[in-house]
Amino acid sequence: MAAPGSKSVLFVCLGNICRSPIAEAVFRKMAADSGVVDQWRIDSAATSTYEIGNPPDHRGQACMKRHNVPMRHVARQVTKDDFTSFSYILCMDDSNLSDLNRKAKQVKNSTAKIELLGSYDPEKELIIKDPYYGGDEDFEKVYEQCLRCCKAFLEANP
Ligand SMILES: N#Cc1ccccc1-c1cc(NCCCN2CCCCC2)c2ccccc2n1
Repeated sequence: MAAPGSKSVLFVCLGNICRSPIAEAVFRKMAADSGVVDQWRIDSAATSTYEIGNPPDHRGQACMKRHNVPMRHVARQVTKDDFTSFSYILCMDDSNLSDLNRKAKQVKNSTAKIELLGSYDPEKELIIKDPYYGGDEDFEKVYEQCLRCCKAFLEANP
């Protein structure tokens, strides 16, 4: 349970079984290793209904095991409440961004900052591509990008 006056971040991708659970797990481990995880509410969600109720993709689970990052999640779709209860909603590509901005317009008083996670990348790789039709190397790329971006995002929110 996050402490009062805490910070909150929701990671979002198309299906919530590939990119966003990896980002959530990487950020949670980073915050825990920095001793600040109790200050954060951390979650992930999907723009679509494709995979609701499913665990993370097996290729992503294997990637997380290779890097000793715990990952446990059940895919859910983003809700109207998310747009007022999370400070940040960080997504992976332009399709996610336009879907989220459209959904935010249907919420009375959306307050979440909706951004590309890649906008925090020191290597300026803005888009985290969907690895669904890819292979292990594509999940490794997602992991490396999430590592860089989550580190920079955490440092920007001490
Ligand atoms: N769509 C697309 C797409 C386009 C380019 C690259 C990847 C994908 C792609 C496709 C997926 N599921 C297959 C299609 C699902 N059905 C689409 C029609 C409605 C009923 C559901 C994914 C599932 C989970 C996470 C990411 C996914 N990403």
